[in-house]
Amino acid sequence: MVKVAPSILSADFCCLSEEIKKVENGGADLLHIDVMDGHFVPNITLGPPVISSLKGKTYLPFDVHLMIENPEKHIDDFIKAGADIITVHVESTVHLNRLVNYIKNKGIKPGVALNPSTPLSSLQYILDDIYMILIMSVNPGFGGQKFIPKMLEKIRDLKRVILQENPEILIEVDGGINEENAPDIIKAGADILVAGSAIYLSSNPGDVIEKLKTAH
Ligand SMILES: O=C(CO)[C@@H](O)[C@H](O)COP(=O)(O)O
Ligand SMILES: [Fe+2]
Repeated sequence: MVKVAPSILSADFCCLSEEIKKVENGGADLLHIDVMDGHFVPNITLGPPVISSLKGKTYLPFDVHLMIENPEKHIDDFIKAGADIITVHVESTVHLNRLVNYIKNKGIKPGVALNPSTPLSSLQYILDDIYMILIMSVNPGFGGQKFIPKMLEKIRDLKRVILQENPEILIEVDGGINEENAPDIIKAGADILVAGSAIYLSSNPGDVIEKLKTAH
């Protein structure tokens, strides 16, 4: 069954621990935490102090999505803050191999994210080192955007062609996911669905999580 990672970007920031409990009780598998620096993407969100303050407030693993320039400069802070998975964008660093292996050697699961227009070929020489690939299905920076339909083809190509030799790598899809498009995204090959606004702007987050998990 597909896993669901609610993004706290669309949660009410004034009461994050209650907001996290809502999705924990609603059956979430991971907690997706979007870190934005106002440079790599045109928005600023939160950093290591907020993440470490949430550790111990939930048993959900922290799936930290870094949308920051030069992530290598800050990686130790995110590790110390309690990240379980750290995903970095291929577009954000010129030393991806070094960074991914640094994360892995610290005992954290490394993920690699691709913006919508970044080709899958950029993953070719990093596949042996990673735990997860994050396919952005919106241009990163904001919650509540529309899913880019062409990304279905990208997920299918990733699953069928690129991951033939590394089927254990998880495919996470992030951006514009809801109950209506989840079946197609799952059919294309997603293992983890990230959803922010669909879950947090709903009056019943647990119901949406359940519908995403059982979509087919
Ligand atoms: O990384 C990002 C946006 O850059 C995402 O994780 C969004 O936070 C998902 O929000 P929705 O598109 O589901 O509202
Ligand atoms: Fe994200």
